[in-house]
Amino acid sequence: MPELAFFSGTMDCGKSTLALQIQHNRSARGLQGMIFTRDDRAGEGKLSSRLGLVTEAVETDDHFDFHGHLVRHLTAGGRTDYVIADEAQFLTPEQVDQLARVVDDLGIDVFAFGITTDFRTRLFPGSQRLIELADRVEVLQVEALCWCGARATHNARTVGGQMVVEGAQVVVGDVRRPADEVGYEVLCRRHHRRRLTAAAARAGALSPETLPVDPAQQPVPAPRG
Ligand SMILES: Nc1ncnc2c1ncn2[C@@H]1O[C@H](COP(=O)(O)OP(=O)(O)O)[C@@H](O)[C@H]1O
Ligand SMILES: Cc1cn([C@H]2C[C@H](O)[C@@H](COP(=O)(O)O)O2)c(=O)[nH]c1=O
Repeated sequence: MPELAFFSGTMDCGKSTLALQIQHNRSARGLQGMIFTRDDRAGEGKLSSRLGLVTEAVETDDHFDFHGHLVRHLTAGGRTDYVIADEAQFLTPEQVDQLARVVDDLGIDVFAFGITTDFRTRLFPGSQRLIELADRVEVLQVEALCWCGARATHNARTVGGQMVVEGAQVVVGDVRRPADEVGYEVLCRRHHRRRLTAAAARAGALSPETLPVDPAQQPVPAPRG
């Protein structure tokens, strides 16, 4: 049975790498994929992974009709055995519905990859629709880590090195960017809630106001009762 699968997670957890691996394994067996992306860091018409792999892809925008594109391709004698849609958080809900029709009406597997929530911890509309419609939602196995060592579950945006919680939902960017640019950092929920990025935690630890704790100097609690 063809399926609509949504592979989701934080930024930098290996989604694009998995997309490229799926494409590699299927093309090694003679299957033909149609690869879509949108606003990849590597530039227009590219699907790239931080591991250095990159492949050509069809660049899409809000007005792109996935179902129509595939119908035209098949009608013209083309072949497509599976579809990969990277940066799927940027899809409109209507486009996710089109992908569901690609699965149900054209009998083609669709593998979508994207982050679930934005820097404010809110669902992207495309990701929300994928969660609503997908046959399968998979959280990636390779966990990205917060600076504290806990599993990173949320994406933080930084502007000039400071974590922000207001701004446009979509700002293309990357983790490990210079502090003066818009950047992103993955955090556990606890540290996202406290707006404690790695830099803020380091600054707090180095602050002269943060005195080392000497148990001998701590006040003795008053006896109870
Ligand atoms: N130099 C490296 N050596 C080994 N693994 C790396 C290296 N750089 C990145 N990675 C792996 O690649 C992952 C990011 O992959 P990528 O597909 O670009 O992420 P996503 O698409 O989810 O943002 C990292 O979590 C890490 O596991
Ligand atoms: C959290 C968040 C991210 N983005 C952008 C930043 C990147 O361009 C992509 C995510 O790419 P990745 O391959 O998963 O690393 O999304 C955004 O526009 N808004 C956000 O809130």
